[in-house]
Amino acid sequence: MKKIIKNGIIVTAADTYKADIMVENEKIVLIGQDLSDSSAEIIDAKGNYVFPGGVDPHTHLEMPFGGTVSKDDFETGTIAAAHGGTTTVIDFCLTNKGKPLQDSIDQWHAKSRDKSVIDYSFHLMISEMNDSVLEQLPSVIEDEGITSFKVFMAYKNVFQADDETLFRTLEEAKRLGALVMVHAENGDVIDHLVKKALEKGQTDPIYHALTRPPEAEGEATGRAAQLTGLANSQLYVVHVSCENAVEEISKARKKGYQVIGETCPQYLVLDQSYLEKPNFEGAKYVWSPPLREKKHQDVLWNALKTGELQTLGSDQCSFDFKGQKDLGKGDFTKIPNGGPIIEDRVSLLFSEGVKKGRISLNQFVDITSTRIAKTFGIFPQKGTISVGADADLVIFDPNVERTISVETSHMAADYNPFEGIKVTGQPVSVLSRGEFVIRDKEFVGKIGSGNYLKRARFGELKQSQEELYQN
Ligand SMILES: NC(=O)NCCC(=O)O
Ligand SMILES: [Zn+2]
Ligand SMILES: [Zn+2]
Repeated sequence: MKKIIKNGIIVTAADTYKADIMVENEKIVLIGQDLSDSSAEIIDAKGNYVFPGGVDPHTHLEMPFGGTVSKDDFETGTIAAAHGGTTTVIDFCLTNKGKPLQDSIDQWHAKSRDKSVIDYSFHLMISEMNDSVLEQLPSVIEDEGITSFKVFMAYKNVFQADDETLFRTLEEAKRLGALVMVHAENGDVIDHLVKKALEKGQTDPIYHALTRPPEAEGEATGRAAQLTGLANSQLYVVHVSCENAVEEISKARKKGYQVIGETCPQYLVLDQSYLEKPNFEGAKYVWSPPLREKKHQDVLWNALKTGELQTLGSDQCSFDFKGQKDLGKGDFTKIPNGGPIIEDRVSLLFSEGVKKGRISLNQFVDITSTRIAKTFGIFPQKGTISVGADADLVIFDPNVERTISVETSHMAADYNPFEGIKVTGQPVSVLSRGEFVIRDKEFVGKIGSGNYLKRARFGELKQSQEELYQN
């Protein structure tokens, strides 16, 4: 059924203006003043902003990790995402050395197909580069529309790839039109520091952070950026947590290397001291890279403001405290890394960023939606409010005040890392391709209604690529 969203203030990455939006057959069909149509359902957005649906470029839903599986799957995870104003997620599909890539992709389709309530896509992990992988990559891009490859530079003996694999992946990505993503930490050095800590009996959660220093992230980020320059390729650095990594990204961009940087809410809002919470509660705050000393937060905020960092991912990878995080009692290396964030990503950036004057309203839309859609080949279908785009819309109350709590969150884990943090602003209603998923803060969507998105090659959407590199 046709819908008209009336009286809202439309905010895109470029503009802020008052207009009505008409939606029909999943798409935005008209934007204008005083729209009317007797056959349309009228939705009053007075007093609210209307944003393009958020795009979360970094999720790990139902992902095996550290002997367990992340708690939120494509059903609970995407319902929570929708509550938080996100209407598209791009999840990381893990692969196994020596096994066909298609097997992993099929496994990820099986996990998501009947569960996701919003549209979704996959990145593909590359753990080795050989003739067999080279043969398989063209069909990954052409048939599956997966145009981003992830290489881990950390997690030694688990996910970590060597520099040859990274470099060859960059070369192939250049040839095929894909974007290479890196988890940039020096896994070898970290492994050595971890062994030394354990030998000394340093087993508490705080040692997770102390054995993964900012230098290890800065070094890996710089190495990946230099290799990108050498291959004349394109790089996206996930979950940037510290000044050391920001400096390397800025340096590379100044040289003209195509390097894009993402940060996450936890690095903007939380700090290393959380890992020292008593009764093993520090385990709730174990991420890799780890939370940093507070001084790094200003650097990250400033980098978002200046465009040195371009996007915000959630790195959603949730585990219960009881039964999952506590696998690491007595040995911090056994704490599964990650946390429940998908629901609070957009609100935290609005509240801590826009409301506190650190970034503009339009930058907020760019960082949580538009720039991500452009980077990953789904713009302008996703990431903006324009005629012809998918009607993925968030009606957002900018003034409501609330306190984040596990009691009111929709993620599956038994805690919320932002518990007790006060935020201003919340999505009221959310539409995915013209249908309500969230209406008046209640989930009204349909399980399995999300579509799988095949994405364009990197740079195929030329105009958006040019914009991408303007700081
Ligand atoms: N980041 C994290 O701690 N967990 C998720 C896996 C990853 O992104 O490295
Ligand atoms: Zn990572
Ligand atoms: Zn991640």
